[in-house]
Amino acid sequence: MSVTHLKTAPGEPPRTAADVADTVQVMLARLRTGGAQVALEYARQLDGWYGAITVTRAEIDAAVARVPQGLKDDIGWAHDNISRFAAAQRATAQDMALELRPGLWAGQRQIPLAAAGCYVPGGRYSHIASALMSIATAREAGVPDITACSPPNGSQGIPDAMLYAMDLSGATRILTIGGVQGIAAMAFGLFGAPTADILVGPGNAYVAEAKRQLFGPIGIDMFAGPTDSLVLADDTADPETVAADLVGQAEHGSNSPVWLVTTHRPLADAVLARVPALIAELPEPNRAAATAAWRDLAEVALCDTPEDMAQYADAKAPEHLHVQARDLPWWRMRLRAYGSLFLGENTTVAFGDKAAGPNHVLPTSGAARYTGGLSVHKFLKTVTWQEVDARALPDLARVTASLSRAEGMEGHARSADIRLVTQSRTATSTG
Ligand SMILES: NC(=O)c1ccc[n+]([C@@H]2O[C@H](COP(=O)([O-])OP(=O)(O)OC[C@H]3O[C@@H](n4cnc5c(N)ncnc54)[C@H](O)[C@@H]3O)[C@@H](O)[C@H]2O)c1
Ligand SMILES: [Zn+2]
Repeated sequence: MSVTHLKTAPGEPPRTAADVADTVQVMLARLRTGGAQVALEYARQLDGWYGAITVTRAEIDAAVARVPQGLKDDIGWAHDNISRFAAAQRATAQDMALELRPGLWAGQRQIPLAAAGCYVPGGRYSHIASALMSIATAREAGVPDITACSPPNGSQGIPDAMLYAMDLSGATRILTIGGVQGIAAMAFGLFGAPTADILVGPGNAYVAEAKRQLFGPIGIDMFAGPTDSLVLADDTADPETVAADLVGQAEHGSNSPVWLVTTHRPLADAVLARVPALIAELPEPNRAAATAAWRDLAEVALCDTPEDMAQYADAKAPEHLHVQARDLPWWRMRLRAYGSLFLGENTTVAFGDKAAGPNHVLPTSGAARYTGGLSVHKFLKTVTWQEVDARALPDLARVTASLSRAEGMEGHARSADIRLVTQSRTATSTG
């Protein structure tokens, strides 16, 4: 692979700071023993929230009534895409059964988890779309009990539009609580929530670390770090559009890398020249975030061929991968490591972030090498079953006993043998 870096990243790749892990460990230990009392303490201390944690039906209805109809319609439009995409995914997850040998049946079932906990981030921005992505997907998977939690926005609590999105998506209950204490409320079953079987949704480093530490007894969607995006562009790409896309995703935070990979030097030069001006036009605090992200983490790489670009992208395994180049079908089949793929100049990562349909909760920091993003499958257990009758029993018992004895597992061998004895006794007594 031939690559020339026109801009390198002087900053460290983002990773969880040791002090975040320590803070979370102490908080979870206190929350595990102290329960709701400790959660309330943290809500006051960290978010200045003295109100009730559980949002009542009357409060939800009042909030819904305050949301402008136009915004409701738009949230509904996005919700419709996201839930229809999830429903189509659900239809691909099938039960199946087959007769492996005469008298040996085996199958799989898709069983929805009983209780999901959806974290909806709300600190710096009000992530309405995240509510749709997590809750509506759990709903389409068939999860019967869905808790949604989000931090309060000052003394106002969860913003009205967010409550509307949570309610529309099918949350069973909504809790005004964020951060580690929000995750703990769902994990430990506080404030009327059941103990969650899975914790999903993006969040800051504290939220991600809390999920990571709780993983094991409880499932999680993935360990999600800061968002990242890579644009692949050839000479057909428009520098202004590419620059706007890179700046748009750098806005997420000072630790959010953006990368441009191209075969076309003039495009790279034009984008490098244009990005600082576009960042300067952003309002604060978005401008500061994008400035740092661009300065410390952004890379611009020049490749010889599309295949070199594809190899570069596969090695990065970006969360968002956007192709602005000719021959989109080639790229769609060639690229192998990404959370979600955006094909062509007409789409943009922002469409996927908010409204297009595929989930925006995606693997970051290279995790796309081994996993995709949030989907109905994360809320389903693919479990298996087997059943054997007299025709399959002799062979199955013989082979099992043989393998067991070869492994030194005599107890296993005997539980196979006893079935042959029982079978011949049954055959004798009935025959
Ligand atoms: N990848 C995606 O799909 C996606 C989508 C939306 C948002 N996000 C990410 O979600 C994150 C949102 O972060 P946020 O902070 O704005 O909101 P957040 O809701 O994740 O976190 C806010 C909470 O953090 C806790 N907190 C803050 N400082 C703390 C400290 N010092 N000690 C302990 N707890 C503390 C507070 O309790 C607060 O409630 C961003 O990183 C963003 O990139 C990702
Ligand atoms: Zn984004």
